[in-house]
Amino acid sequence: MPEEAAQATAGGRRGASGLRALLPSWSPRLGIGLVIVLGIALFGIFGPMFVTDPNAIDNMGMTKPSGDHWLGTTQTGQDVFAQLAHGTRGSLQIGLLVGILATLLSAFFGIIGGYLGGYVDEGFSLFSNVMLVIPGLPLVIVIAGFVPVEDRGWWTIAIVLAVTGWAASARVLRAQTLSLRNRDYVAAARVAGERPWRIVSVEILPNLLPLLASQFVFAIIAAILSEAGLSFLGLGASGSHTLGTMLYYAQNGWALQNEAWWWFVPPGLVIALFGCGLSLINFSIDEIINPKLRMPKTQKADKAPVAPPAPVELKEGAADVPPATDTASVTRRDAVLTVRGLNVVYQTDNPVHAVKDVTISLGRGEILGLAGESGCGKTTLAYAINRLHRPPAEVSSGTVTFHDKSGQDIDLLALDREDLRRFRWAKLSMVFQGAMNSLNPVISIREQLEDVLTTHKPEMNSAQRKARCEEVLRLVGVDPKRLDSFPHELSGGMRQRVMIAMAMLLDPQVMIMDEPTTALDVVVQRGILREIIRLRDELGFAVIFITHDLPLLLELSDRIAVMRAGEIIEYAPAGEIYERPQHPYTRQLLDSFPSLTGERGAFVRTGESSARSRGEQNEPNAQVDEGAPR
Ligand SMILES: Nc1ncnc2c1ncn2[C@@H]1O[C@H](COP(=O)(O)OP(=O)(O)OP(=O)(O)O)[C@@H](O)[C@H]1O
Repeated sequence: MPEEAAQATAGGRRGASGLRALLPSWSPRLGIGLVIVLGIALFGIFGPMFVTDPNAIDNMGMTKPSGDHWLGTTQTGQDVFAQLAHGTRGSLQIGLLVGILATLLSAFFGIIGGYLGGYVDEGFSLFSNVMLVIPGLPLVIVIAGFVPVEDRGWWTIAIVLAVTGWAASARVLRAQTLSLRNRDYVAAARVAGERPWRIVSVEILPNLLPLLASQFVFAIIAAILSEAGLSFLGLGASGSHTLGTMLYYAQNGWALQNEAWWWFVPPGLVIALFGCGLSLINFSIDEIINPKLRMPKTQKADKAPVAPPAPVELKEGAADVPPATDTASVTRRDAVLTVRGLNVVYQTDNPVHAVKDVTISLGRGEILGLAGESGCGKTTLAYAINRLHRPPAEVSSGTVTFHDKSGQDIDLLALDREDLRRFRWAKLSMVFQGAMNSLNPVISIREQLEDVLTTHKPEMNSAQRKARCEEVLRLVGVDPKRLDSFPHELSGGMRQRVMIAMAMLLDPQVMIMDEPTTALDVVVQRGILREIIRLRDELGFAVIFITHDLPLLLELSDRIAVMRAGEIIEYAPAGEIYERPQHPYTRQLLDSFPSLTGERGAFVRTGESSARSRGEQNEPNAQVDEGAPR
């Protein structure tokens, strides 16, 4: 995954510890891969020094393995073990040379082209594409066949394989370079006047090293296999010993028909084992490119979960306050969602107990604010409610029940995959953190919205879909004419509104909004928040609104749950939290927002909090965001 490769290793200038991050972490897979590859490599390097002449004729031939000939002899009486040692060396030479040449060629055409752009990129790209569409094996056969037999040494074969094998890697590297060249640190280096070669070698290349290493390994595997294929067809290196030529002679000598397994099995096995070893190493390199692939090393149940990082120090009296309970909410008869005793643990080397025994309930049409410092577990809780958490996150206990308006209770943690797919978005939708970047940049807003309808409501025809998309855009204050726009043609605020519109498309009963306005300026943020309250009032869905901005929640929410180190420590109506915060941490959170008048909370948007619960009138559509129809 190239984009993640860059993110995983991003940061142009690296120290020794940065370079260490480019090395694969130790795993049994890597260990087994290294043992196999090193074993075969040592056999190839040193084996020929200790064996007899592979061409020497020793006996009448086709003798079975014995003390004199560990792997028997060929039809013409040559020692198979000696041939295997020399053949392994020959194949390794070819694999290594092809690996180096193909990687250099792909790096040159991919990285240089991608970085320079313009005509150079177009030319290089065209050339790579042409090389890519020419069918590889026939071209190799033609080129190899064209070279006279006496000139067809192992290095000729290697060059032929390298020339025909670099193009696909070049395309991957080009795409990755195009992405990297727009990163801030590359732009900064450019502005600082660094020369292109330096930017490429210092800023871009280190980020591509894991990818290059992976391509190098893959090129070696492919080369050894292709050489074997060419040799098998009689187009391999002449006068050289490779595993491929061994197979060729075994086939010509009727080894299979004569049941001389010792002739063809060993070279085949070495090829298979070497490919297997390199693939195992490649897996470990993939883990550097994409850290998400790393397997948690400790899945052991006996290892006790560890708490999240220590939260902010509390002032005196913190210990006196009992944890918040949920008695008021669980007895509500109009609940739409009930979470009871939910625990979520990230099963990593040092397990993180990110959500601890959380019990909350969400009333129909209610806006529940979830507040807390960064890292306290808000997002993990939201994901677990919607079953969007992925390993290493695990729900270790607890229940999440959705009370459908039809009267049915749905146990979300028990839904099977298909039911979950149908449930999500239709009944409970989500606006993700950084949602405005969640839109696909190459697909129009219309297609992205219609996709949701096509998936969940296949019975709708295109006119109905269009009408619904226009309707939701209008609801969130974006001109329906924008349907044919692409995301880059919209402002951040408009994109955020589009995401909210998308979450509303199927009329869900609950929307979870994870910091949906954090990246926006306060004016746009304010406009969107007003829209959310207005829409909630009009349409009656419930909202779990997640943010670390407690004053904002006071303004928006009916009730607020304050989270700290994975626990809900206070859970009360917004007004109560504002007037009479019980927990010292909540008081500390409120106090941490500066006052403009000397009174705590004056900075808070007083008078507008929890419009619904206080029965105040909202200013309909008073927002001034650029997304509003004028
Ligand atoms: N993939 C993961 N592996 C291990 N620990 C994780 C992983 N993702 C999150 N955590 C840990 O879980 C805890 C809760 O993280 P979470 O993202 O839920 O916090 P948050 O309150 O949403 O923070 P923010 O407001 O900054 O988004 C943190 O201690 C975090 O380090």
